[in-house]
Amino acid sequence: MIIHVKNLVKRYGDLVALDHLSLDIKEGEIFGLLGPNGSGKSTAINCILSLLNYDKGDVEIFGKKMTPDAYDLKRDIGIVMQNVAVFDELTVYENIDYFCGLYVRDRAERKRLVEEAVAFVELDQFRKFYPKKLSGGLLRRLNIACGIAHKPKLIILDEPTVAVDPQSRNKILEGIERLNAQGATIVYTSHYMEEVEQICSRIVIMDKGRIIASGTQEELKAMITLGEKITVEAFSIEEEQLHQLRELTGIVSVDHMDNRLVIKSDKGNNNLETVLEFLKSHQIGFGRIYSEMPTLNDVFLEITGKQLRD
Ligand SMILES: Nc1ncnc2c1ncn2[C@@H]1O[C@H](COP(=O)(O)OP(=O)(O)OP(=O)(O)O)[C@@H](O)[C@H]1O
Repeated sequence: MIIHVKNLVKRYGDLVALDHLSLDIKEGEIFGLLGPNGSGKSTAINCILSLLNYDKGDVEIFGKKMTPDAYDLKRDIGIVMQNVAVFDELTVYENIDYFCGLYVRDRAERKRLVEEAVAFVELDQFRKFYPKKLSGGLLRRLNIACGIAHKPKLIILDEPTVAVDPQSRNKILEGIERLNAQGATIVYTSHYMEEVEQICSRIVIMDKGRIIASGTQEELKAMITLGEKITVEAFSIEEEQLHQLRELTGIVSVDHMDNRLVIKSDKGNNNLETVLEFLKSHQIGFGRIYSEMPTLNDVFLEITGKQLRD
């Protein structure tokens, strides 16, 4: 077990930001902490890392109790925080060198590691740039390089792609997968379900400081009744027909808005066929029709009654 968290409670005055949070993160995982803004992800990370005091609970990292002065553990942890934390007066190279130097004293070894980190985040041509000259995406990549240059065994990234362009975002996600392939255990927090779906091997979904579901994507999606979402471009359909459609076996809900019919069905096998047959037999004209599998947003929606993102 790389991280073991038991019954963590954190209060800010009357607000319970973490409500008996328990987590176990295993070696080699890309572990996703998914939840809407304010659900407690950053608070959880900061408490796990002993950057924030908590009211109750236990945190162990690499099998040892985590404390603010557990420097031996910190050597093997890489942290990439939500807010970019680099020095404006240092260049790209100097920033990475500074952070790497907190853990690696040997100069030759450090030079090798910093060069590797510069290449890893593809900032070679920007090595002499000062942070103020970098775009948002490049700055995020520098932030990541500073957190990982010392080759930690555990890397914790708190929303590393917020306000990043799609190209940089993809590079960041690919980079995280490569770090994992090289042996690092990853903890990744996000409110973007697409990112978590793309890279995480196991996921915990949080809401209001509590874990509401956990498992692999497949396990999470198997927890809900929704099996398939069928969207049909349907220009004219009568209320009575919508009613009949709702009554069909396997259909969970039917909504018609802006000439779009959205039909949610259970996990049966022939739902698309059932819908098509209904449309044809009632001579309802339709354009494009497609079916989608549930997303993690659907999981969140079914459990909490609200969207993951507003
Ligand atoms: N220093 C603080 N003082 C008071 N309340 C706080 C403080 N930091 C966070 N909170 C509150 O605690 C709750 C959890 O916040 P937290 O930042 O951990 O959530 P999050 O899931 O990381 O969201 P985000 O993605 O917006 O950072 C929120 O209701 C937030 O307003």
